[in-house]
Amino acid sequence: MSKKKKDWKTEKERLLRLDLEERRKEYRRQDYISLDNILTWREEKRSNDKEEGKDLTGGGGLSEKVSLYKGDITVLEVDAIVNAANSSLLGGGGVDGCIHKAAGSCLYDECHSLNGCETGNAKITCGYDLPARYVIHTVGPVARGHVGPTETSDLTACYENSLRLMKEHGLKTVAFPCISTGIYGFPNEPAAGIALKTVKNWIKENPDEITRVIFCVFLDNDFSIYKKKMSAIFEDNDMDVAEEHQKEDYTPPSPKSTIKDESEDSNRDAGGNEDVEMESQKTDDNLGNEEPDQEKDKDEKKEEDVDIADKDEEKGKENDKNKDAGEAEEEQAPAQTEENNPAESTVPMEVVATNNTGNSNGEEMKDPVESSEERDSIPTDSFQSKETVEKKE
Ligand SMILES: NC(=O)c1ccc[n+]([C@H]2O[C@H](COP(=O)([O-])OP(=O)(O)OC[C@H]3O[C@@H](n4cnc5c(N)ncnc54)[C@H](O)[C@@H]3O)[C@@H](O)[C@H]2O)c1
Repeated sequence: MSKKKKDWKTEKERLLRLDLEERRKEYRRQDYISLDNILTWREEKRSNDKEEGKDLTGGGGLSEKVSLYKGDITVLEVDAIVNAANSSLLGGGGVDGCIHKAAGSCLYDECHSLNGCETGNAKITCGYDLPARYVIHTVGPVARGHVGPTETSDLTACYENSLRLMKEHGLKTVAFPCISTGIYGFPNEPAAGIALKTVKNWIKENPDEITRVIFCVFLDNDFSIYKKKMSAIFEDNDMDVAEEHQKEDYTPPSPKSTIKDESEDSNRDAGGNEDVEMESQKTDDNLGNEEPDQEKDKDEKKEEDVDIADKDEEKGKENDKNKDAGEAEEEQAPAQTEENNPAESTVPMEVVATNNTGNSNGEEMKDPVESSEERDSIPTDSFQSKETVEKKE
């Protein structure tokens, strides 16, 4: 006999009234990581400096308000985790699929009531079975390896709008995944620069509104990118020192700048960089060397997006049907095993997509990206993950 389906509004009201101890009994997973077990960037630096015999400099400032964490965002016990969602807000693959799976079916039901979300914008729901009290859903740009002014401003808006919601709801601790760098194909390096600079500027303008921002990376590549950039951007006494470092942080325009245009300026992104295609992010469509014909490309890209959106729409309709059918079995969700424990494995897109994606309220919300093989590899060693936590304890 399947458990009675919970009404999301009642569940949300009940959960948000509970104190921490009572809420902890409701987490779907008991291997959560509490904030006091996640080092700040400053503590991280100080422990490294001590090891290297360096004297500890400065203090305070922004490096005490940020952390770098490598692992599964769904185990972090913070006020809110940010979900890299699609415009339907009805789940899918990647971190979106993991969050929906870990939060339970009430998350899908509340998202269904939100009528989707535009690129760059953000909406907030309860966290339900997650250790995070809330989930902030934001929709990143579909970059496909190309970073132009639109992609840059849309991704910046994801971080700004998520932080705006934190402030509006009086929330103090938040974890961000690497938005848009998975299936949406935003190059990892510039995405990290946008994330770090946007968060840093926001904290400087709202120093009392936030206690901790955790950059939650999942891949080794992102971990090394963030570590390098954070050393430049979040230094001790970093309120002033890092200004000149910020310039170091900018990714110089790639020699393979894709835009050959008389109005050079129109191709510069918000940070004054030219449109660049990042070498490290060549995708199967082999973005990179050839000098694309901009007009032809734009039309082709439009057609391609329409096709992909149609396919996703089909999938949406199909998934809505499956969703009802799948509900019963969702209630008897299998115990955490290798294949469905997001921390241990990649949840195959198709599996998650049939349970959670769909369109909202009959409007066809189109996700311009066709679901594809999950690209993410699961982190082998965890930085600031369970092992570190146990050591600390
Ligand atoms: N419609 C679908 O069937 C479908 C298919 C694939 C992916 N998606 C998802 O991908 C789209 C968004 O693309 P995106 O590049 O912004 O997101 P993404 O593809 O989830 O990748 C964002 C980042 O999150 C990382 N990540 C994956 N799992 C976790 C985890 N448990 N904890 C922390 N980080 C994690 C991943 O490695 C990457 O660095 C949305 O459509 C979303 O639903 C949907």
